[in-house]
Amino acid sequence: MTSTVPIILDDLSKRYGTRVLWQGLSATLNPGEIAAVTGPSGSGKSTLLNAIGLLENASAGRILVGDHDLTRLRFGQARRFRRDTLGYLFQNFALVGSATASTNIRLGLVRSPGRELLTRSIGAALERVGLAGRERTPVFQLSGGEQQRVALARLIVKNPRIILADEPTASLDAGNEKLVLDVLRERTAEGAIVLIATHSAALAAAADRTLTLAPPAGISRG
Ligand SMILES: Nc1ncnc2c1ncn2[C@@H]1O[C@H](COP(=O)(O)OP(=O)(O)OP(=O)(O)O)[C@@H](O)[C@H]1O
Repeated sequence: MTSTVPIILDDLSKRYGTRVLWQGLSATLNPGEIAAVTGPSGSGKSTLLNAIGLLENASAGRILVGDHDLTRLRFGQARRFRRDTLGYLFQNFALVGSATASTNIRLGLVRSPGRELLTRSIGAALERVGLAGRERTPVFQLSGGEQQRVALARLIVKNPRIILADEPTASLDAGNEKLVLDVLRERTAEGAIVLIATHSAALAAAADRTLTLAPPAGISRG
């Protein structure tokens, strides 16, 4: 799915009680762009991804995507937006361990493109991530790095307009870190917007831009 609209963060803030994580965050993230979200541990990188990913509320400000302000979606709208537009690549993979690789990939889909086409695209995606022929393997039988690659294959098949990747390479070797970055690049070439929360200098350097969260409440942009 090609994205034509940016994500606009408009004067966004997050606080827990009296503690300000970030405030006055404004930025425009364009289709085709990878943005690295950086900052020290505890600066709120995951929280920012979760706010954009509708997993957590911002305290103030707006997150605009086309006609939607994500901070104001009702339950049903949020569910549809998550299903239709968002893709997640999190450190804990968010996979169902007892289900096969193929089932996990299918679970992320809005609608099936038809059984034959779906089987082919799952096969191609698994091949792209170096897991050719592993469709029927239960995820719990895969290593951590292999599970992360199943999550990557799921993103390829879903092809979401917005991808939120939280420390997507934290437990991977250099070869697989490159694979993740290459696949995310392929997604942006299709028009996706990718946000990566990371401590990896290599990942941040490979991004098109950087949002640096600098506590106690400052933000710098590169
Ligand atoms: N529900 C909550 N209530 C209160 N504080 C919270 C809650 N969730 C997260 N925090 C705090 O918000 C801060 C930011 O957490 P977050 O995970 O977003 O940081 P991060 O920059 O991603 O950190 P790291 O690099 O260590 O993963 C942390 O200090 C955390 O303890």
